[in-house]
Amino acid sequence: MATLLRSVTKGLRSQSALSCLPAAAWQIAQQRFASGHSENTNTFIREALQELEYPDKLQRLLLTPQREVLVELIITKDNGEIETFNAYRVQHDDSRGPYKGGLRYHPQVDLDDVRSLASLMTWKTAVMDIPFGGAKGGIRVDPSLLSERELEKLTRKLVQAIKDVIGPHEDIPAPDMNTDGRVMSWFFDEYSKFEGFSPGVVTGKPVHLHGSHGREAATGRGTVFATRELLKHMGAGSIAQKTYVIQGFGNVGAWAAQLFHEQGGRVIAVSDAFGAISNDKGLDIPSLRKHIAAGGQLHTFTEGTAIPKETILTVPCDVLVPAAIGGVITEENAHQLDCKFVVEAANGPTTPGGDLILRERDITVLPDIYTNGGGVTVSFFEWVQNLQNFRWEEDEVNKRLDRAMTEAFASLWSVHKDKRIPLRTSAFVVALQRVTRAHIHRGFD
Ligand SMILES: NC(=O)C1=CN([C@@H]2O[C@H](COP(=O)(O)OP(=O)(O)OC[C@H]3O[C@@H](n4cnc5c(N)ncnc54)[C@H](OP(=O)(O)O)[C@@H]3O)[C@@H](O)[C@H]2O)C=CC1
Ligand SMILES: O=C(O)CCC(=O)C(=O)O
Repeated sequence: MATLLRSVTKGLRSQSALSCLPAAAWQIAQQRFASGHSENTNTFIREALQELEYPDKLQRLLLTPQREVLVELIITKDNGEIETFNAYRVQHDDSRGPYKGGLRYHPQVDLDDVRSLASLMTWKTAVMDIPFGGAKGGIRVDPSLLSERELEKLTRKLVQAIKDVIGPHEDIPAPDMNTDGRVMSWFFDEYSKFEGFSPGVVTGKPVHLHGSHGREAATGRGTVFATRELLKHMGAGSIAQKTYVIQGFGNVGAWAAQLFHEQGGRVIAVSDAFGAISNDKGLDIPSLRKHIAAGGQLHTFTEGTAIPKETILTVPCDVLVPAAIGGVITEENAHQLDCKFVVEAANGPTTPGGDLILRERDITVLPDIYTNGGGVTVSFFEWVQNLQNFRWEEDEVNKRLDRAMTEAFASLWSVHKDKRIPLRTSAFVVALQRVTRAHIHRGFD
């Protein structure tokens, strides 16, 4: 262990300005045909590990999840039939604090997907410097095929199945795709039946039920703060001077669109799972949100032109914001992107092959583990408020979020400048150093 420690410490101190791009590019090229989300995530991590020169045993420790839970959930549907669903909770690393990460309800959820997302959470909480580790959970289900009552039953069954490995000081879930404050309320209620009143077991709850002001908008708001910092540091102007294209118009995409719009940015195209809409003059985002809230479909909004949803990533713009599913920017389509910046509000939207092409094309990518870190940051604020039984004003939450996004950007920008490596690798370097330091200081025995 002494040898391991010595070489790790050496790696931590190593600040040489390595111009590793050719080697890194080669390694990524080697991985081009790697399949699976977790292998994609690990490819990015390995590139940063190469910078840090960590020994193999430590690399394995950092890459491997600490616990993977697979459960089968059985519910009786409204029609009396029984149906089973696979659910997962992967706890990747808790060296810096309790495991933390969202719950996704989606038909494509599988163990490998959740494993990848759990790992991203470890690096995200470290980049944001909040005292949590990383986890993720999900149920393989198309929630649009279930009634509200069935969804509630499914959520309660999930809590019953995983209650022994979660808790306010163990593992704290939160919303992700197709889960929201309503799902978090059921989760909190079911857990409290077993363990007593426990609002801190889950974040992203409604404000009236121990949630935090600002959490619902936090990931989108954080994305806008992140974009502001990127543009400022690149000497590329302000939010107001730019055009935006956003894939995904759910919690994250719609809030990001709203806030870009409020700050004078021109959101010229958006999409969801069913369609896309564009308007070169800029979409009226508040009207679009009203149209959807009233039951309208995104692509039937009359103040824009419906376009094929497959074309959303190639619409010419300054800033492209993927805010939906993972693995959408690939080596097949990265050549066709027509933007200057990709701001990754979604988790894992770019594959290593796609990323390499964007680098070659000089398109700057602001990585997911920083860009969408506003959500978990305000989840941390919610958890703190729950532990203190206290409520902060929204203004205070937003100011603290702004500070967290600004400080996190500064830390990854400084590594980017020192080492002359891409922002994604810089973010992983910052995160790996913080997680490794925690492991070393806690000890391995
Ligand atoms: N919620 C949060 O706080 C955080 C979320 N994220 C990440 O942000 C991303 C979006 O999450 P969130 O907004 O919460 O999820 P939501 O479920 O609220 O919204 C997802 C959006 O993506 C759209 N979508 C789904 N599939 C596709 C597709 N194949 N092509 C285009 N659009 C599609 C959905 O369309 P439709 O409505 O038609 O189904 C919806 O508009 C995810 O990657 C998530 O992991 C990251 C950090 C925190
Ligand atoms: O708010 C949280 O705890 C986690 C949100 C999440 O799942 C994510 O950041 O990907």
